[in-house]
Amino acid sequence: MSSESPEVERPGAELGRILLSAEWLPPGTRVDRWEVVGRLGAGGYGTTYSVRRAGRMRGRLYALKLSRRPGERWFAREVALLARVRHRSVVRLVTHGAWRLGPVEHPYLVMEYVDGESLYDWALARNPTARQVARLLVQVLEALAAAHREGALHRDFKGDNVLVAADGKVKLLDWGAGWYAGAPSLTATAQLPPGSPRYYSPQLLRWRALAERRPGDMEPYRYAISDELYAVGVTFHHLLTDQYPALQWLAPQEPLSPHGLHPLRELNPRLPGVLESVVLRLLAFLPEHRPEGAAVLAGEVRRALAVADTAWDAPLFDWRERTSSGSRTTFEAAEARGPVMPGQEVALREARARHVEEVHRWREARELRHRDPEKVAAAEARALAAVRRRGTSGSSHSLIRGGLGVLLVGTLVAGLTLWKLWEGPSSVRPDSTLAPVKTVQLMAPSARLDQARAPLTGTPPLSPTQQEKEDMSIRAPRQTAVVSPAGRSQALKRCSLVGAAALAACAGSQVRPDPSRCPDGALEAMRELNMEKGGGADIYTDANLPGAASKELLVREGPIVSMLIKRFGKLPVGTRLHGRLWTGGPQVTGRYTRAELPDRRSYPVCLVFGNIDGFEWASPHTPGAVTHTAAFTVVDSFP
Ligand SMILES: Nc1ncnc2c1ncn2[C@@H]1O[C@H](COP(=O)(O)OP(=O)(O)OP(=O)(O)O)[C@@H](O)[C@H]1O
Repeated sequence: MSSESPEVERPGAELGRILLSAEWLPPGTRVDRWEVVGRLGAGGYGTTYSVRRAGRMRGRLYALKLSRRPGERWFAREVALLARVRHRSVVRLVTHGAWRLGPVEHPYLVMEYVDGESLYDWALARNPTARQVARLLVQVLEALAAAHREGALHRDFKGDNVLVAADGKVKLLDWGAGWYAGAPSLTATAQLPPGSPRYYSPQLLRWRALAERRPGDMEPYRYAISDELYAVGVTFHHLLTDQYPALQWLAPQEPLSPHGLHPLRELNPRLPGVLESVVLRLLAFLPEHRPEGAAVLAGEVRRALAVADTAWDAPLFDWRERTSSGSRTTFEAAEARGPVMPGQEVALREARARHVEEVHRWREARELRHRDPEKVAAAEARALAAVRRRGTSGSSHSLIRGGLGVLLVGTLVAGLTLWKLWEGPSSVRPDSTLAPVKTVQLMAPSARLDQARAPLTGTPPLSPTQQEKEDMSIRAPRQTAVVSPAGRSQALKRCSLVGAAALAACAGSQVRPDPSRCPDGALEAMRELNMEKGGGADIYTDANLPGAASKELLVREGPIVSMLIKRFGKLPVGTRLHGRLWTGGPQVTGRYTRAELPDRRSYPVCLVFGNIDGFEWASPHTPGAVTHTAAFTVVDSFP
């Protein structure tokens, strides 16, 4: 329990006095005219809560950051910068003040609440396309350009400090380490540069190494726009390749090469050349080789986006097959350890940092290069749960967790427990119309066309939407109804011909789902999109594995995302079809219930994979074998 957790009286509480800590305020606590809804998390110098204006149970959410200590200079710096840098991609400052908790005055600031996830979480929870990432890059660069125009620097740019909202808009947070002309110094010596070493430019790394060797001798580092742009390069290198770039300690050996890094396209061949060159320029070893400024580069990326072809709409990563978790790289062997010669400490530290860096890169290459659908689904579920928790029950989880720390103090245990009882179930709990819940609902295709036509504001989930689940749910097998005896015996014969794994698939898989009617909303949407019954077009069976019609692909039962490779009606090339496959019969049966255009608009549809009868196995002895390129057919009811 913190020493600055005085006893305060909870307004209106009749159960006596409870102890509060600025780091764990329970829901319902009033901080001036703000009422705590939940705890969002804690950082280096404060704790952030979701709050509402007191007395407005259904009011809008805000984020309130409460300083741990009074007179925190980083805190004042954040307020000053947020007041200076007003931009749509910079989190908006609403107000600031100081709140008295016992004898201590805690500074606080209130910002707009961003219903989103960090840039890295956003990327991990989906398999983004180059276009999506480039759009985020433009927004981030424009936010930084706005700061630079005001003579300000963020100085701690990284994916964790960028929130991506459900509508794809980004907000740059955490300006506490920032700088502006005339700002008072943050630390007594101002020696250590701010930010995280992984994002340090080569110049900053070098400065730090020298400063450690000659403490007190060095002028403070003059962090510049070029350092900020380097940090953007590190962040986007990671987003586009799933790996951080190597720390650049030494100038590149090739005199003409501006950096000593691997071409990004060796790490991810799906990356468009233009984006690769943008990131490599951001990561140039010498500051003068980096782009001139954030605004100029934002314009450049915008122009590239305007003429980008469909390669920019393919997911950036493969879906990974499960591999043995037992494999290890030799890089995971021992770290550099042992006695150190006097004077060699810094060198050893650098060697270790390099080594750790290398290990990280190998681990990431091995684990993340190919996305694992299970991990991605788990990350998405976590993200959704976190978003829900923020507004609703999570606050009480946080409270419980916080309470655990405070349990040591018996008074609080009793106080909180009694308070909970007193509070009753309907107290400050937020209403069910909270934005996070809305986000989830928005992802579901709507039944009416006017809704169906409206752009969806969230990146569509990788898992099927509720309606898709309902449309696709596998009901009790009805083989006799849909497979003729001849067909069934043929299927059984096939099953008996193949190996053990396939036999298991034959035994366990659903042949095909029940017939079901196409929802009115989908029929109407398809009319609007000029998609006539019986019509169809070519698709990549698996949007993540484009390939020729002659090449075989083994599909499994479950969700599938295919991609249009020819325009059809008003659906452009690159439209993604979300659906499900069944592989248990003599043919693969597939149903698509949602079409997602490259511009992220989404429509309910009723399409089948192949034709009405499904898609015959491409190879007679391989259940689930189809071709990389196939086709779909428009239906008005699923057969
Ligand atoms: N305006 C906001 N809207 C929604 N969530 C926010 C907002 N500001 C911060 N958060 C979230 O609150 C949590 C805590 O943020 P905070 O800035 O206090 O610490 P941090 O960013 O985790 O750490 P540090 O500040 O040391 O880098 C983070 O998960 C952050 O994403």
